[in-house]
Amino acid sequence: AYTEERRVSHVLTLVLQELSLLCKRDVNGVGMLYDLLRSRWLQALLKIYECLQQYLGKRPVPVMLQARALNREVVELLREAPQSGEIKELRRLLRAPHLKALLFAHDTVAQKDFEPTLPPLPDNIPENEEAMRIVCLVKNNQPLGATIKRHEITGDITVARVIHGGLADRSGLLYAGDKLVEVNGVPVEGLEPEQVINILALSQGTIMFKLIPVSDRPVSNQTTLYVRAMADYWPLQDPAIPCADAGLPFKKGEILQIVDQNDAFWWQARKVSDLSACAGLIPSNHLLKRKQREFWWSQPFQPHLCLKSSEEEFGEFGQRVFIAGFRRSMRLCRRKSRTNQQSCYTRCPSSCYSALAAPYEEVVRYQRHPADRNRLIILVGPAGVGVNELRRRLIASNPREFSSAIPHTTRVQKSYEMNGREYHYVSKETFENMVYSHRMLEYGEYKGYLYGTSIDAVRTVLDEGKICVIDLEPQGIQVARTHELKPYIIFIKPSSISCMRQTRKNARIITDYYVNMKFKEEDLQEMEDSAKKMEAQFGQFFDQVIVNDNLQEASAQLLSAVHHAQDEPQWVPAIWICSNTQP
Ligand SMILES: Nc1ncnc2c1ncn2[C@@H]1O[C@H](COP(=O)(O)OP(=O)(O)OP(=O)(O)O)[C@@H](O)[C@H]1O
Repeated sequence: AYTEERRVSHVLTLVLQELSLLCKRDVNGVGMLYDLLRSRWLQALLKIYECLQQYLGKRPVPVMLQARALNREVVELLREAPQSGEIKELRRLLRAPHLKALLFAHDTVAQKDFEPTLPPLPDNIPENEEAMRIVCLVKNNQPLGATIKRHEITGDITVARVIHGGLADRSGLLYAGDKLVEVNGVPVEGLEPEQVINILALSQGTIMFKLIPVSDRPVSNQTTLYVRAMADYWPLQDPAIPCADAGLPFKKGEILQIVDQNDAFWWQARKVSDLSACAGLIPSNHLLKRKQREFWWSQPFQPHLCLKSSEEEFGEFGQRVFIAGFRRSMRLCRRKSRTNQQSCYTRCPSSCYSALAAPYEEVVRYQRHPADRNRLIILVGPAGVGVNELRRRLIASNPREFSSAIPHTTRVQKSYEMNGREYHYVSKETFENMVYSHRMLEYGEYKGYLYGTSIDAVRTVLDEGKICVIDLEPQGIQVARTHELKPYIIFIKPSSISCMRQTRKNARIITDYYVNMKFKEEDLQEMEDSAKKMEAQFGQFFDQVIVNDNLQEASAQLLSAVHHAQDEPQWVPAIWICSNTQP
């Protein structure tokens, strides 16, 4: 009996009463426990639990017959009152296919006629029951969820792996290492794995395995790991995967839950966006890295210019010069150089950069504590897409909440400027010292002067309790991704060229030569191309993508993204949270 006294919420009320007495006595942790037990989500969860408990005791009764009887009565009533709107509506409802399907499903469950009928066990079961196991699985158009292999020495066909959450795994009857003897009555001895797969593929309904269980079943003591994919993976294009259908395709930036790392080459993972799905095979860290390297080296001569060009760009103090820089000035500088020479990533396939990086980055769920500093907001986007316009509007909407970091420059201060307002004006020597001591997020040279955004300038904004919003060349992202700044990176993406032709009619592009120059067709094309390359090369770092089509809408999306970054839990690199050291 589910009495009032035994109800969980009743017990909880009693606990809360006791806790409220302890609260006054300042016992360590009581306040937190009290808040937790009083939280609305817990109360709601308990209500659901209790409702379910009540229903567990009840046995559902089939309702289709009553529904049919009701339908007949309604037909009668309709004959008597053909104009009645309510009766017509009821008749329509009772005939609706979705209601019929619902009632049918209800009755199926009520009559418990969903359990499969298994065939009788064969007579010739060996005497030594321990040695042989008969496993029957009902396969309804779904994959078996296991892969098989042939033992190199003995030639035995064994289960290579059982996919987490798949049919075989849910049955709890098949294990990696089990030796197959028969499948649907066909002996597998001497068969190729492909032939066995064919038998499995052709069988519908029930599959019966006769197998010798593995003697020492591997104990899985693995902890679940979450990673951000830093590369794309398409199992159907991978000839090395043991079973392409069991592969999990993923795109860079997606968060994966790794559930099995037993195999050195093939791990099992799910996407956090779909944790109810069964796991799929993904290349292990080691294997994916190897694949990337092989692919990279297999490219014709031209791709490797990437490494060369970045070397060329090392400046006089041995650090990046052209690959990072103060945005506006650096963009103008690049625009000029682009006409003579393509930039690094236009010459290389997208794999070029990622071949040098780790293919998976371990991540954890992070919720900023309200007392912690705000996360740095970084806007990234192709030149002219509207990064500065959006940033300016955001800051103007609430300058007490949002601010940008004041850049440093070696150029001379103009009469109307104030040190620390437009720029921090420093000597070349001071600037170079800041670069040497890694205090610059990005910097570059324009018309003989150095410009840059320093970590100190960002820190100053954050220390004031504000949200610091900066724009950065994507090459600077890696430098900014630190435990201290915990940046949230928003990619501002152009809309289609046809849309931009409309929306950018009055927009002005920034150039070195003309003030107020209109966007030309090639500017729009360049924006689109550049955005594609940025996504291909740096997409894995983007926490959010905003398409800047309608300016008002994009501004609103930016505002909500910025608040989302500060107030909602996010996936961040594990190293930011688990270690107190940089990065
Ligand atoms: N959604 C939009 N609709 C119409 N005009 C826009 C939109 N977004 C930006 N603009 C206009 O486009 C022009 C370029 O924008 P902005 O200066 O912000 O570009 P940017 O991405 O910062 O590039 P750069 O670094 O080269 O300045 C500006 O005139 C701006 O007002």
